[in-house]
Amino acid sequence: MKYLSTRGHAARPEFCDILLGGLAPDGGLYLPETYPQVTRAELDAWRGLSYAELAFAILSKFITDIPAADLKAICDKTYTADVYRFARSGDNAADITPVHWLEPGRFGLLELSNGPTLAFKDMAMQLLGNLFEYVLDKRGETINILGATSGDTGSAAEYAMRGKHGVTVFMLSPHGKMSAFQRAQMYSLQDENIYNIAVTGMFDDAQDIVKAVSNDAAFKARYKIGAVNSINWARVAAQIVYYFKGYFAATKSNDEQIAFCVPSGNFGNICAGHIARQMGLPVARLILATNENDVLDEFFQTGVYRPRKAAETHVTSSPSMDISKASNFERFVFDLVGRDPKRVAELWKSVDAGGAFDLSGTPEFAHLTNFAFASGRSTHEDRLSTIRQVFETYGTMVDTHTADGVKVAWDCADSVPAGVPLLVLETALPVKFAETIRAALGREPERPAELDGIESLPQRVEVMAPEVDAIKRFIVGHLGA
Ligand SMILES: Cc1ncc(COP(=O)(O)O)c(C=O)c1O
Ligand SMILES: N[C@@H](CCOP(=O)(O)O)C(=O)O
Repeated sequence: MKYLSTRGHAARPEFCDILLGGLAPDGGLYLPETYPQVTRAELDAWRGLSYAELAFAILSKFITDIPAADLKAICDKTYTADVYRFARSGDNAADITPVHWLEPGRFGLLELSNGPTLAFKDMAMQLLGNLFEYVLDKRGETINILGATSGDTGSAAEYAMRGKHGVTVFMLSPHGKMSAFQRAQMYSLQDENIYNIAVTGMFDDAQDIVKAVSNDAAFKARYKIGAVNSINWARVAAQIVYYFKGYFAATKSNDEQIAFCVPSGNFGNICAGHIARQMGLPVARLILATNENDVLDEFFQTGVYRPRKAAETHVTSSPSMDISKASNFERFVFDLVGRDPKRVAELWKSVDAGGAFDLSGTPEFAHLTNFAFASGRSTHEDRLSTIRQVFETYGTMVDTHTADGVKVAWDCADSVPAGVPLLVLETALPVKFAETIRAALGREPERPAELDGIESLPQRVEVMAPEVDAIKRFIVGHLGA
């Protein structure tokens, strides 16, 4: 399988090169030259596979430069019930992403947050850790990961990469904007290959720095800079798997359809759902949910994509979705405009200059109906009342991001054909956002015993201004330290 850049760079690398490379040299994002199509016979054969088997079946369509036996071993090592061990009692951890039905057969949660850091990022990041180790060992190389987090990618990456030889992680987070639990998960790590940098800005400032460093080809090559954010195709590829798994869990036959509602920020998670649908998964509706940072909802409602400045970005009680410039949206727009890299480059010229674009009234925007999207937004008050309503009605506690998903799923229920099951992707567990759970329910969320007292551990973090050169100097100064 060869990959292309959404902005048209001439090279056609294979998977292992883009795994280590992250962004394309022209600032675009990598996508497969064509989406592999899943036949009905394959869907039939895949129903009933374990998560690791399904991951291997799907990923081998995208990863053709790792021998099959090795890729299978990596999938088997990654997707185990020991790693994804925090399923709700009564749900089967061996399923890795069990469905927790709120209304049996009709409306449920796809549990994606049972991994070591209690957020859906673990689903892809654990695989990335193992892929990096495998490819670097084979090539005798090392990598310095520069990442940005609004709260969950950071801890998932650090837990996946800690202690891995040949890998150093520099993770930028927005100073003072994450929950106490999220800060503790990252900043309490004392591993020598992990550096946490809290930047005095928002997530978008941190992500801009990651892209600026990555776009400096000389610096990137000299210091072997790699990416773990969903700008890295491997993250999106790994996330495709659970859409198939969710479909098989929620339906009885491959003649049925399904709908998903996805709490969204950087558009990485729902982008994987879009690609699963392009591959042939029978998805009737993909519902995108935002919080008050509603740039994406605005696009799906109006055709205008207008990333907000930091001053216009709200700090909310679903902080991991406090994103106003959604990286992966470029991947979707590439498909929307008929995979025309010139058109994408032109649109992102305006975005990268701090502007916006407006597709309303264009044939491209009219084409949106073919992609089965719906969208909505949720606010702090909605989150509190949804957390309460889900707890009182179903006895299930959901986190603030999943609550945004449930609220928008309810709002958009009419867009789902009758009889089609609707799954909300559970993107984090409530304990990560205990402050808001207490405000909604007046009680503490459940906490896995192994994470007791994590907030009281000593923390190690550097606070810095969001300046590209300063971050580069920090990286250079700490390499081989
Ligand atoms: C808990 C949680 N929910 C939802 C999201 C949004 O996912 P995406 O950025 O892939 O749209 C994130 C972060 O990305 C997250 O950490
Ligand atoms: N919500 C994310 C932001 C980064 O998103 P990514 O999927 O591109 O890594 C976070 O929690 O850090």
